[in-house]
Amino acid sequence: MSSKHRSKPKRLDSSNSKAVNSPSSSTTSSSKQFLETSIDGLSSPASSSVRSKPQYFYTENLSYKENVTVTVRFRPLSPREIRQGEEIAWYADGETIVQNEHNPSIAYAYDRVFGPTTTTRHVYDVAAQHVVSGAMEGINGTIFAYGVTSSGKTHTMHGDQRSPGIIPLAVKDAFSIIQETPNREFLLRVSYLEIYNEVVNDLLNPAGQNLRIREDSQAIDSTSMINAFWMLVMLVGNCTDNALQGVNSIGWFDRWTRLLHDAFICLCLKGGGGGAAVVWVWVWLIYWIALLNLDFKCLASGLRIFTVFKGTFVEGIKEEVVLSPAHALSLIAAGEEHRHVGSTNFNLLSSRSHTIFTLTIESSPCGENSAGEAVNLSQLHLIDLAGSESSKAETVGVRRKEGSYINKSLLTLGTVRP
Ligand SMILES: Nc1ncnc2c1ncn2[C@@H]1O[C@H](COP(=O)(O)OP(=O)(O)OP(=O)(O)O)[C@@H](O)[C@H]1O
Repeated sequence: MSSKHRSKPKRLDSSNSKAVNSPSSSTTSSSKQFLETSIDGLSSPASSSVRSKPQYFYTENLSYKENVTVTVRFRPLSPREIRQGEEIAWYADGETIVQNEHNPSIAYAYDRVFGPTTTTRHVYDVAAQHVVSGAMEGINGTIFAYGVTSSGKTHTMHGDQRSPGIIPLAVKDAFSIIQETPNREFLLRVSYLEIYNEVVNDLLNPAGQNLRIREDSQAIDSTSMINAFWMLVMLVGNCTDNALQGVNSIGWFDRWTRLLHDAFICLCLKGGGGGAAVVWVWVWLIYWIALLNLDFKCLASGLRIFTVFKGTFVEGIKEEVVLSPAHALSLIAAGEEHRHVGSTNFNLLSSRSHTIFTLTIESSPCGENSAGEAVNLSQLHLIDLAGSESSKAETVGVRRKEGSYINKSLLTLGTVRP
């Protein structure tokens, strides 16, 4: 459920699988229910055809050292499904195997499989907590719920008062970790958006509709441009100075750039801002690269180093600083009010959009010896995807249009590679 690299699902002969003995040993498990959550559509049991020989699918190197883990959670049958005489197709066989009810020769292995009696708290502790604590230590993390409509994604990610989901549990955990880490100071910011019919809307700001997605280099702001100017002046000064060294042993350009450099430090100190200090470090670094006679090459490399990398980001999204779990949860609740939800044949409250709740975590050491220590910056993305729907479902009008956008985006997600 956390991401950096995707583990390749692998099909194995039963003799190679560590789960070989499972199918026959516990096929009578009473926890036979619908398949709910998977982040990897490639290995979805629902897409498999019946095979004559036993086939096992598993994720290589099953351990939390993996950058991507896939967890499956089954939900219990709803009273309506029981009334309608729905039948169970897949069930959890042990802690890692999903078994086909009608054809015991088909089974899949995942990092972890949870039966229908498992609580969300337990799912969180086993499958999500390590991603949250990693994010608090500076490692980016993503947890998302993927599955067909009505399989229990929103129940797992958001939950309710009685059974809080992974998002509220993660928020509370983040603040607990802050309390247990007195030697660091933290700043937490949250944003919350939805993708509805391929349009990005800010759930924390009703005016933030149809936002644009941007890449890196657009992120340089005006302050950065001013700083870039200073850097450029110094680089040109040094490069030109190097060129003139042969005819002018005095090195007047060197003196000139040193003067500018001193003036810049004065400006930084006067402003007193941490941002200025960071910029100064960069300028100082580039300055010395220039002094090391890298000539004009340093200009290009200097500019490249200077670029502020924000990755992919949503332009104009509102970010709120949060000071307590209650504050963060109230923002989520307010955002939920704006999310697109609708009734379908399968789910009275079906999510019609994908939502991304992002916790941005900045932390730095505090105390006397902390001056000059690096600031950790990481993001935790908690995502509740809309559910895939069969094109044969009897949906019409708006619901049908939404369904086609949902399916299209989920198919695209399946093609994403790191
Ligand atoms: N583990 C569970 N235990 C009990 N009830 C559950 C569980 N998981 C889901 N449900 C119930 O099943 C119904 C459908 O769940 P949910 O709305 O979370 O599905 P979903 O996958 O988010 O659907 P959609 O993709 O249509 O939004 C809800 O009534 C929910 O309360």
